[in-house]
Amino acid sequence: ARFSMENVDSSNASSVTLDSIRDALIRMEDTVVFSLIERAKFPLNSAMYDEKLKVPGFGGSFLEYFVKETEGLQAKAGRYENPEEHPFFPDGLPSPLVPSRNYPEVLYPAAAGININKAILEMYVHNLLPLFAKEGDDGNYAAAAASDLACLQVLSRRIHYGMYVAEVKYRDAPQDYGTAILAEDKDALMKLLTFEKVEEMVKQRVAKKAMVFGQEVTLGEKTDEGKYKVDPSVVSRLYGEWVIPLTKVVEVDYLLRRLD
Ligand SMILES: C=C(O[C@@H]1C=C(C(=O)O)C=C[C@H]1O)C(=O)O
Repeated sequence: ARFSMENVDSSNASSVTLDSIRDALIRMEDTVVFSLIERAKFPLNSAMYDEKLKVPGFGGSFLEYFVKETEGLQAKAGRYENPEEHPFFPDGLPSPLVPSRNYPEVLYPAAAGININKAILEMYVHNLLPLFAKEGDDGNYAAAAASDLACLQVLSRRIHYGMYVAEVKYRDAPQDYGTAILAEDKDALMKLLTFEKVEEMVKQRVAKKAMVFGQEVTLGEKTDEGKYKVDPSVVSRLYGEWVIPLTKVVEVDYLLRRLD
């Protein structure tokens, strides 16, 4: 069954399984690929990420300003009440103005506070964007920043899902994990939680999604065979070099605190 924590009520939190978590990760791949396709409409617009385009009174880049301010609004609307969501600028975030729903408590509270968005933002701006955004500057900064934010939010959600992955893996084999956790043995934990076959399938599937979602759809003769809006090999590399390794970092960090 397709799984999102949003569809599970708290009495049901133990029905979360590795399969349902994997289904949720597979569905998120669609969002990752679509959001990259949307960002690829704009050129790199490098001024958004460095000192060139400063917002008066704000210390960081234009993108950081855009992300922080948008997160303020979304926090008021309750976005970060959802344990699957993690802000890039958690300091000084406003409180929600609307009542919170009851989210199921799936994660172990002492381990649930992980936030590696700083590393995700770094990776996105410095490693990923230059791989798929074409050179140039069209000055369309607000729209480009909005699509950056869409990419960042889904990548963050996907990577922090590692906590749910780790929780179900721990529940499935508490003895094996327990020994490694108590010994604080990161290598052993990494080995226990790694499924190379699954990782290989993920990388191949996201490349295929980039081909299917990013092809030119025409009614007549196909002219652009083999031309995609985002290079499928870049999407596969994004997963292989950053998304999967960072998800596993989250898994290990979570497990290390799982018995606190
Ligand atoms: C997420 C999982 O854990 C690990 C990380 C993976 C990923 O980030 O896609 C895939 C396989 C595992 O090595 C999983 O087992 O599904």
